[in-house]
Amino acid sequence: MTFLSVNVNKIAVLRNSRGGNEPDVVRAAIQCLDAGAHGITVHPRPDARHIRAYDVLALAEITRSRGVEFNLEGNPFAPAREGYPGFLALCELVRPAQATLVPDGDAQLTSDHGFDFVRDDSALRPHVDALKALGCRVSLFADAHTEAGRSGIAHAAAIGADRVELYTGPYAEAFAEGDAAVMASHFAEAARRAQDAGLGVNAGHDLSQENLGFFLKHVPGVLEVSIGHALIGEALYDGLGPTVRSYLRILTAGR
Ligand SMILES: CC(=O)[C@@H](O)[C@H](O)COP(=O)(O)O
Ligand SMILES: NCC(=O)COP(=O)(O)O
Repeated sequence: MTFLSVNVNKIAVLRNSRGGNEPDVVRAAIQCLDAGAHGITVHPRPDARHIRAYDVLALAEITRSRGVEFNLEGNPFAPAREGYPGFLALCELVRPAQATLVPDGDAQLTSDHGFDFVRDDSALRPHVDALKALGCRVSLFADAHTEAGRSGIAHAAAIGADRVELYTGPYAEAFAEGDAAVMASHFAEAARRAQDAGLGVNAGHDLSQENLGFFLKHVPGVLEVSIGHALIGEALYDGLGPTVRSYLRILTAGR
């Protein structure tokens, strides 16, 4: 079965809009785990727009005490600044089970592309080595919607990664336009190439209850999906526990 890691960034967006601690990121994570989620993902950004360093510490403790995966995402090249010690420093502090490297910047509204593994090889290697020395599984954010992304994906293995996370934004867009078949076949090809190179395959970005089943049906062997934006939005209507359980039903059906 594909594992579900719930991304709770958006709980922190709401909290930060007023200050204080409501809604409580840790309480939300606990509800997701109580409902059966396999892990928690956060993507602290250097501008601290949502998840802050103290959230990372608290979520690391909760996930460790529950024996579930903590997936920490971030840009390894972003320099430290006030309130953000840097991605590697955060990983040194909490040693997440999985570190997912994402090439994004402050100016981006959200993550919108993967690495170019051939071009970024020598820059990524020391970060991958350092994270593995900390005991983290390392996953690299990867494009599957472009020919260049698909043809370069196997190179993530040479860099030392354990997994790739397929950037599913373009798939979600194609699905919303009612035209997901060709895009899904691109993702299936990228997954196959990664798996043939010995990499595990994760997926994430803009996955939802609507588009997840089709994705899993067409892209075999996905080990984990990390889902935040849609799931937290859906939970406003249905509650966090029921929403997480709905996702788990989709993942079980796609087994
Ligand atoms: C890597 C990825 O796709 C997610 O982490 C996504 O970037 C969520 O981040 P935001 O919640 O900041 O949009
Ligand atoms: N890695 C993707 C993730 O954590 C969540 O992305 P989204 O569902 O918020 O788009």
